[in-house]
Amino acid sequence: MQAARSTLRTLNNISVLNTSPLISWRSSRYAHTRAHAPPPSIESTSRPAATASQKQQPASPAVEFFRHRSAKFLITAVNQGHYRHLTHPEVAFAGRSNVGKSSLINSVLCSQKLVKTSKKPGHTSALNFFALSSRAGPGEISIVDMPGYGFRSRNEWGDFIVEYLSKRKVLRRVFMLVEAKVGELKSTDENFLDLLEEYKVPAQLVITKADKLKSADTDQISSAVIKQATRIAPSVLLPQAIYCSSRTRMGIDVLQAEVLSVCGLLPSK
Ligand SMILES: Nc1nc2c(ncn2[C@@H]2O[C@H](COP(=O)(O)OP(=O)(O)OP(=O)(O)O)[C@@H](O)[C@H]2O)c(=O)[nH]1
Ligand SMILES: [Mg+2]
Repeated sequence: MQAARSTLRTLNNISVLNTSPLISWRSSRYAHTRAHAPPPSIESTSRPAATASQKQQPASPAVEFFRHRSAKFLITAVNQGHYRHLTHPEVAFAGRSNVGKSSLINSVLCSQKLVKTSKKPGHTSALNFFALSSRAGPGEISIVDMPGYGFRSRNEWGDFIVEYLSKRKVLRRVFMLVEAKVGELKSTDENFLDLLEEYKVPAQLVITKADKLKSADTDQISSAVIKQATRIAPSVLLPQAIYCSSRTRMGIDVLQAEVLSVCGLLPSK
């Protein structure tokens, strides 16, 4: 725990880019992840379908699921006591400040303004919990917007983030966001991956703001980032990244399906 805290405290201070060599994915390592974590879903498509054709196709079961649920803000938390009573399956969104976490959660929840976003990095400063629920029956999940690390992060955030990652039994997966244009992990990302690996928190990379990228570049960036991340968190990281844009909704349906799948709620086709 002490080591993890000091790892987290260094998140702000390192700016060297990583140039890690390729390490291949070994799915068998998932056997060592948290007992509460379900087997990984590795069927998600990392590449989104073309926007025009998406418009013509009927909505997927996951998209329909989110459309017919209501999303609401639950709590802002800075320690376990604040969220201990929330026991539904949970996913969290993490990443550097300004990478687009809050915007992405709005997109997933089909809500324009539920989660506050900002052009200024460091806007989200605590763990914010949101719920997706249905009046018609079961199917509630929690979604957590984590404070960004990197620019303008504060040291004291470390303890409660480590507490959250190390002890949160209902946490099914952390979606770790990396900005498409950046195209590689920063040292702050690597330090965060260290924590995920240390506490065996299942994780998946999400490449955000993909609207800023030429589609020809996406495969290259995805595999480079996955290789880099897998070297650091080989036992917890899924082998596929998801490309998303909150602006165009590219890949949001894929992400919604992943969220439902990992929470055990994917409607049968
Ligand atoms: N082009 C583009 N811009 C985006 C996208 N998603 C978010 N942004 C912009 O990026 C900025 C930061 O978005 P946020 O969602 O607040 O980012 P965050 O990661 O929650 O930031 P912190 O809470 O400060 O850590 C805002 O100006 C958004 O409008 C996207 O998909 N495409
Ligand atoms: Mg935010």
